[in-house]
Amino acid sequence: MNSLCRVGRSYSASIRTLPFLKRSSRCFQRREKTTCNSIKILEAKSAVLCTLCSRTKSVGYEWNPMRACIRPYSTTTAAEPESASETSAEYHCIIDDKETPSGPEDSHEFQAETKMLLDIVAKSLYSEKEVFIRELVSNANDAIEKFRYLSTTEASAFTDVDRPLEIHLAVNKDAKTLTFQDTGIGMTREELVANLGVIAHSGSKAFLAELKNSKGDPSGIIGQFGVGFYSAFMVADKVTVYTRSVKPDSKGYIWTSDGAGSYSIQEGEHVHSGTKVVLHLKPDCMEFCDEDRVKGILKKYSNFVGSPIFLSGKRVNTIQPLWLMDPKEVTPEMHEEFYRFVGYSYDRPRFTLHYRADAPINVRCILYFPEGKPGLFELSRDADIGVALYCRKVLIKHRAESLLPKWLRFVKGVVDSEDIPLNLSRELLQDSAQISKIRTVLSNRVIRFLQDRARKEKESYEEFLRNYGVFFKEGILTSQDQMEKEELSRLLHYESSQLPQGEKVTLAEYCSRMKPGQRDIYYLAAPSRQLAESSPYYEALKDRDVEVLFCYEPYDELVLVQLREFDKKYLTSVEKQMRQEKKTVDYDADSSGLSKSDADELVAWTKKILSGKAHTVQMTAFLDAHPCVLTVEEMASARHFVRTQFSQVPEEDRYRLLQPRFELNPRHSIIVKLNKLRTSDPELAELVVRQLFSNSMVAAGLVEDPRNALVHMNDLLAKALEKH
Ligand SMILES: Nc1ncnc2c1ncn2[C@@H]1O[C@H](COP(=O)(O)OP(=O)(O)OP(=O)(O)O)[C@@H](O)[C@H]1O
Repeated sequence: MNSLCRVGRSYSASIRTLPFLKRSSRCFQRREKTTCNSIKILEAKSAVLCTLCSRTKSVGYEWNPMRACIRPYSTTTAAEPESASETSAEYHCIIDDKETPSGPEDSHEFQAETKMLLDIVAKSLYSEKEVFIRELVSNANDAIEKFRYLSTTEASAFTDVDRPLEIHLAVNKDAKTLTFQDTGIGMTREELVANLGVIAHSGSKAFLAELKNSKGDPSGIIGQFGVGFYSAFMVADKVTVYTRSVKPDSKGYIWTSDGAGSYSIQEGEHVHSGTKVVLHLKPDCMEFCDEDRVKGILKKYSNFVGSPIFLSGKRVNTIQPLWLMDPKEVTPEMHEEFYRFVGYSYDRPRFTLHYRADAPINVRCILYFPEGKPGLFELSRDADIGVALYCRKVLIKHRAESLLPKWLRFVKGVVDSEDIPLNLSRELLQDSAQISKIRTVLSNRVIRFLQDRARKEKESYEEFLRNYGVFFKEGILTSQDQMEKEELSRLLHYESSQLPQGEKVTLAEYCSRMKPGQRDIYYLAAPSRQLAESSPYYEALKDRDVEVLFCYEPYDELVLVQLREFDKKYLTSVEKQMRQEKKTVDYDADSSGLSKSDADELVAWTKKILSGKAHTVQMTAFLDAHPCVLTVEEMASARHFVRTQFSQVPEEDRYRLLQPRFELNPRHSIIVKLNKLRTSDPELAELVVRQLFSNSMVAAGLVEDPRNALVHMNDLLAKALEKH
């Protein structure tokens, strides 16, 4: 039943009886009279079902309020795609060439601004000439929508109300023409003069304004604007418009212009109500009388236009604008097909966000989160956003870069907003307040949606995160807004020292089990779980039994540094904690360790040996199994610096920049022996301390190439083995 009851943009599954129809009506399908009792209406607007015919379920019917009758309903039905393809197979064309001029021909001059626009449009090299098809189709669709609206709201009767509401295109290679014909509202003589002779329209005005800014050179900006009807002159050296208004007693008119400065209007016989625009193509624009080329352009820009579009008698726009449908009525199969269509993808959507909002801005959208891995190209920040911007089903921009933040470039889909002007230019797109509202609304919604998926589809989300987590990290690194960063960080998961390997925790979960009084979230960056657990830094905190997050990905720690806080708790690396916390060494506690005076002497000697490398040398009470450890201020940034820029820094400057603090464990056997060696075999002692320092630099992740740490290893071994 649902498939039979959709008209224009109003669609609902609920059907109810129309209470105010107390007249009898005629059913077109069965040619029978039907009464109000047998008519049901959708949303009390214009769509009705004739219960006589609905039994056949073959065609939809809509209520014609002007005539109190039912007519076949021909707009693509939302839940019945097969009916659209059935129609597409049938030949159906309303274009004929029966119009003949009658009466005198009036010549008119275009308004000065229009002349200027026409001149630019006609002479300029326009890289995207094809958009004229989008412009003329959307004019035709607007005319149909106007008619549909007026026929349901205005009491006055119109002519030809029973004809199907359609857009037809026809190519004619012999005549070198491309024709557009619609069954919309049409134009009276006055409207022809006012609408086609004068620029009063947003897109064209914005174009001229931008032209002034670009100091008269249109080449950079033409192509970024839809200049509406006038775009026809990019490809045509003569345009003829046949039009007849649906207002009662309207005459037919023929409007002709070569776009050079004037146009003529003449009355015409056999002009159908609605508008027909015939483009006499320029010699270098013959591609636009090639049916396949025109079909390709229609598919690209106008596939979702609400009115049926026919090209040379065959239906073209059979894909439905799913984003305007009720989410409950879109099946996973429909989503899959649509995802492949809009995303140029071969995988399937892992998650689908079908979202509609009216405030703070009108948005209808479907966003798909891919199941497959991101391609190399998508990983690059230069890749475009994968979402297209539509306005009332007409494509405005394929990859609308300002529509979503850059870190969401892997998302595929469609966003439609009635609040966006159809002719918004690319530059204006970036600066537009509406677009930035949409961006804010959508990015907040996406984050909430993914947080939901993390809770409700745990396994699938984990897999998704493995592939796409890098984009969220990029979002945190690039966002200027702490709130947004924190919301985004909720999407990330980390292993934890208190969970078995493989199990993950979120920052929110970590916070929920923090000990009373704990104000920091501790983390440790390491290449693997094993290295994290055996790290000297982790050892320093282990005694305190606090949970530590382990992060293994190269950018994890930078992300956490950039995040700074989460839920009013500081994000602190265990290295930083170790560097900041004070713990006095108790030299008397362990008799096998160094005495205070030995420790002081060893520190002084080590300082001398490592002069120019270690900025500070001291004893530490934090270590147990490790002989020494090295810290620098802001370890994460230092590591990033080493990774990305160290190769350009001369050796002698590196330690000056890092200012390492080298800490020795006075209870460790190597350190105790080193102290003895210092007097018994100073040469070997020097090699040992240098190696310990190199090892600590590697363990701290501060050596760009660990092979550098092996340089003196063989000297050390040779010296150590001398006596054996
Ligand atoms: N097929 C048509 N049927 C009826 N009226 C039309 C048709 N095409 C154009 N018009 C009239 O001509 C006017 C000018 O069209 P044009 O495409 O230049 O601008 P627009 O569509 O109004 O505005 P925009 O700048 O947003 O494109 C339209 O507003 C409409 O009134």
